[in-house]
Amino acid sequence: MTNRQEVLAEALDVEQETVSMLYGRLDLARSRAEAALARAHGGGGAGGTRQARLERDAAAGEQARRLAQLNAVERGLCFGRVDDAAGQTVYIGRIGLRDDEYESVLIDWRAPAARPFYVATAGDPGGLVRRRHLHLRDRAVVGLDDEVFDLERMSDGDRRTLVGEAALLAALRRGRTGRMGDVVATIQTEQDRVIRASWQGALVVQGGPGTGKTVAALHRAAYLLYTHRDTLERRGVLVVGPNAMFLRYIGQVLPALGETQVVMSTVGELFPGVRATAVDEPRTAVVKGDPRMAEVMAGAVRERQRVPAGDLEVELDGLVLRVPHETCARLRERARAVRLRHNMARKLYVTELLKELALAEARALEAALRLEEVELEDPELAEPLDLEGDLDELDIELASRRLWELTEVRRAVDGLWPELTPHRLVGELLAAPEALRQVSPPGLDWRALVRPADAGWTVGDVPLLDEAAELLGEDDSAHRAATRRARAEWEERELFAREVLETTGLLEEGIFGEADRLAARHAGPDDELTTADRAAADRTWAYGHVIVDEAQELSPMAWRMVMRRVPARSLTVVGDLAQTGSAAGARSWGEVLDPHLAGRWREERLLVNYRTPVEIMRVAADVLRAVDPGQVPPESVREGESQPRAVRGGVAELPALVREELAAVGEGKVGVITSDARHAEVAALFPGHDLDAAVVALTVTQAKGLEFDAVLVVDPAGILGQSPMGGQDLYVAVTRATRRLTVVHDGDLPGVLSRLTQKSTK
Ligand SMILES: Nc1ncnc2c1ncn2[C@@H]1O[C@H](COP(=O)(O)OP(=O)(O)OP(=O)(O)O)[C@@H](O)[C@H]1O
Repeated sequence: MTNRQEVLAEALDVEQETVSMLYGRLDLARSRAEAALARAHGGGGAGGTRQARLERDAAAGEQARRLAQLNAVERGLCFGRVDDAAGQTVYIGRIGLRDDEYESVLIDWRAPAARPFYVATAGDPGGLVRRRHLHLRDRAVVGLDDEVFDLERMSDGDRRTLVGEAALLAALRRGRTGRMGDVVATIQTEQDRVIRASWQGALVVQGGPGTGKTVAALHRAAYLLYTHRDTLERRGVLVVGPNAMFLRYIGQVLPALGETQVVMSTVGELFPGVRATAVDEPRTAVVKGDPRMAEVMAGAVRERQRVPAGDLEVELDGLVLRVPHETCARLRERARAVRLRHNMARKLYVTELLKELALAEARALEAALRLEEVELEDPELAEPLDLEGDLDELDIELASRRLWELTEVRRAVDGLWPELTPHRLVGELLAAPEALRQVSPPGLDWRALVRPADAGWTVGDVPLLDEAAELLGEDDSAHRAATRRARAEWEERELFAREVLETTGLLEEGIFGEADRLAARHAGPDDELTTADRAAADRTWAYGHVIVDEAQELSPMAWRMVMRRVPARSLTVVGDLAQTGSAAGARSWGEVLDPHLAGRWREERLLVNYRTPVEIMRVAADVLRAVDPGQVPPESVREGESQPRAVRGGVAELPALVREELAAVGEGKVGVITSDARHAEVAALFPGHDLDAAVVALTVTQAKGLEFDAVLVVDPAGILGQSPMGGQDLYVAVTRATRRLTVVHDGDLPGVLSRLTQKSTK
């Protein structure tokens, strides 16, 4: 053994001892949580009231969460150690652990005490003399990396055991798995600032491709849930991402960090009950995302509150009830003046209109009787009639109720002030060019919105549905009444169950939980739901914190929808203005955020690219310069293993090229990123839909936020020309590779890619 190997072996032995002790603590914590869970489920001794049952459920939930957390941290439990100048050593891990004396033996990475591990630099070591990264395989310590900040102050023994290679670079060299991993072991100082920033107000994280915006945002979610557990467990955290593939890609990270209170959603899914994935043509997307669409929607609602051209006439069995035009206009003004939402104000409108119809009925009857009187010449009826004047309040109410049951009356009311769902309002509006023209402010290209009545929902429609729901209001009185009824029934069942148990004598025998369980068998499903489940199903849920990733893609209308979900305006907004692919997306953060935050947001910038090697980034920088000369590309930390290349060829050449890449990346993943026009053809060659497939064919929109060991960009000219944001799309496409990039083109190579060396397959 060389001297160096001996030193390393000795250091590994020392760390192994500590790590084995930590796993021992983890096993103990697990068995304790299991036992506590079993006790909570057993329910013994807690009594049978609803309150007691709820308390036991809460305790069981807490223990189940704890157990899930303990299971999630098995891999890489401890990954760091810091030694300070005072001779203190602290171990950092995915979770905090204590010994029997309640002394801390492992510090949770989110705790303040772990901070020095992330922020110490050679220039500002913050009292540390050494930072050590531990590499574990299963429960064995297989490697160490040391960074020494102050050699002078290290003990001789410690100095002898110094080992090292930058942990970060080792982490970055790992092949990609198709899922994002957590980076708790190698969080960089600038990322740490983002992760631990105060949760109040809005934080914008702007950074180029591969700068770790997504990982920083997800670790921030975990950090906030840890630091503000009470509030965030109740209110939850919402993570908005660009597409389902991306959410699957990052979905692994949070459970691995030990967090389960998070709702993940695309913009197309934020309105409960709708799952839109189709995107509009750029021209349509721009108009749908325009903030003036809020006026359009408000106008569309007003347009459905109508006054008849002349008098309102409702014919009932030959009798015509007539409400004068002016009265109808007055009723509409009165209903609008209460400033309730449309469906709520409708109640008032209907009540008033029914009164008028009741009076109209009396008038019509009277007129009809007069006619008969003249015909019959009945002396009894010589007295002048005043049916309208004779009606008292009760008569009017009874008449109103009777009238409301009649189809003719309902139809008339619906024509003037219909009960509307968001789906109906938006669907009917977009299929009605005349209505659109009427309610659009001057200059808005409303023609771009027109589409057939049976068209499916697009992502751009979802913020309109949300806006509509906001204006229409949901009449939830029936739901609330049902909840009240369900609760009363539950209490009754519980009472019954207890009586049964009492009469059988079981209660005295101490089976307290039985009454609850008997009753609970029929309890409402709501009782079982987690915060995340309840939040996802409720459009009006107010989240404790919202994280928006790839936030540059959101239109102003989409921002309105997101902001409604976070009234406290506690937000993390993560994105890159140079990667905006949606024509309706952001050109500047101020433009999209100021309408909601009035300047109350801070910006952090991430400048180092951890994904793309230098050679590939040079090509990307050329593209960026052409797209937006004002933007500076991030700096890569790694040299690549091969030069990026351009290959002249078409779809027919792809199978061979992909085989070549697969051979080069071994266990790694290959992404084939195509223009929209070529996607179907290419996807037919590589049918793997999932990120677990070795090869996956994607459009640029689908590839947003993802990364692959090797990337083939197919049809660069097509990508450039496919939308007004084609340059940005090409920038996104060429920055997805962690190791190898090949551009495949059948026409001329676009000028922005001229740096790539030419090579012909033919
Ligand atoms: N501190 C770190 N330690 C290890 N790996 C890191 C670190 N920071 C980032 N990475 C890795 O770099 C890659 C890029 O990170 P991420 O996807 O978060 O970047 P991004 O800024 O969101 O990129 P894009 O804008 O292109 O979507 C990921 O593989 C991530 O795991």
